[in-house]
Amino acid sequence: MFEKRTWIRLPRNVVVGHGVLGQTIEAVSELHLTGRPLVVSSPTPHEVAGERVVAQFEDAGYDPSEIVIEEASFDAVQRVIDHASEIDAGFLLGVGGGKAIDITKMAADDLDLGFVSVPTAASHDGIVSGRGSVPEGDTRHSVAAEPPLAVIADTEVLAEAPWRLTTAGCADIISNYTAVRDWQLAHRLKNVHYSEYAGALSQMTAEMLVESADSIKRGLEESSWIVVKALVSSGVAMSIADSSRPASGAEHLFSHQLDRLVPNGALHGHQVGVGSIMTEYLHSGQKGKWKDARDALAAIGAPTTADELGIDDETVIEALTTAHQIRDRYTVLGDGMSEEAAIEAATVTGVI
Ligand SMILES: NC(=O)c1ccc[n+]([C@@H]2O[C@H](COP(=O)([O-])OP(=O)(O)OC[C@H]3O[C@@H](n4cnc5c(N)ncnc54)[C@H](O)[C@@H]3O)[C@@H](O)[C@H]2O)c1
Ligand SMILES: O=P(O)(O)OC[C@@H](O)CO
Ligand SMILES: [Zn+2]
Repeated sequence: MFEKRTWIRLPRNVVVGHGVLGQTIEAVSELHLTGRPLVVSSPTPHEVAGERVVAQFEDAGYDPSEIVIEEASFDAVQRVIDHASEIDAGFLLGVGGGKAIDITKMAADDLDLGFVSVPTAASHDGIVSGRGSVPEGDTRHSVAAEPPLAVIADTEVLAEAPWRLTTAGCADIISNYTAVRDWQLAHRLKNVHYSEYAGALSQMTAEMLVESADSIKRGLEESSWIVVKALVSSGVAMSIADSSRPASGAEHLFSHQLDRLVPNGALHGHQVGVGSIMTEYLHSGQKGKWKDARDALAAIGAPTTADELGIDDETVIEALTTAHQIRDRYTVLGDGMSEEAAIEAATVTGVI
């Protein structure tokens, strides 16, 4: 008997464009969501877009509530769940960067409520994915979460956000190259399930972004359009895989370890970008494609060195040598790098 089955959960409406934040009510009505909306954001996104979303619901006769979270943690998820239960929320909207959106999708999953993703920065590819990423102690969890029913990505809002957030989103996409290489390696060595469709989509997304590098420029709203499309596409790859594997390999383990060592250090996308220069070197050697990764990052103005990340050399080496411990995910790091090998990789690639 044929046993294979798959269940791919994707958004129904992806609304991207100039001023689409003003169409929140239409986008939500289309989904037949009922009851009280709960708008979840973090401090700056609350000011940039959250207040406007709440005002639209008030004007349309809904009875919205809002909660502002400060960090991506299981405590924050619980706070949102408690608040949603208290007000008897009918559906949730996550307004912000990767952290606010992750918290909202995890709370929505627990509450079994619909969720709408409203990114205020093109900084990460969790806009669409059905995954949530949360640190806890020495580990980093990638948990199944509620994928959004709709995405409302206003390119005017995204273009007005600090430029470094957009370059971080680009770097999160460029890191897909090494993520897929790690996934293929894990498939070959550990028989980890590999999806050709998800792998190909993830790689193609990175290729298209790199080919568009000339059009990704500060002050150009079209840049946000190009980057957000790539972020959506990368999230779809994760949904097809039902895992963050297509977009998260050793370069992400390195970044997650940096988050532990230097809380509030550099942006997620910038860290994974620098990580991918080094893990590409580990995959393909000195004459390999690590220079392509570095040049692609440099072309869009993302950091390529520890210095540009604002992280000292010793911390980079500590993160590299301990990254394999943070999650049970086989990558090119294997069972860990020696300090000498880590120094060699970081030095040859010019990261330190
Ligand atoms: N679930 C997934 O599939 C997935 C994918 C990628 C990243 N992530 C997670 O997302 C997080 C990284 O996302 P991030 O870099 O957006 O972090 P973040 O949510 O902390 O946002 C970064 C900063 O940008 C600010 N910001 C957001 N919009 C702004 C705007 N319009 N104007 C001014 N400031 C604005 C935020 O206030 C914050 O200070 C990490 O926790 C990462 O693990 C998850
Ligand atoms: O599962 P993680 O490693 O958090 O990865 C998710 C996301 O950051 C991929 O770009
Ligand atoms: Zn990422």
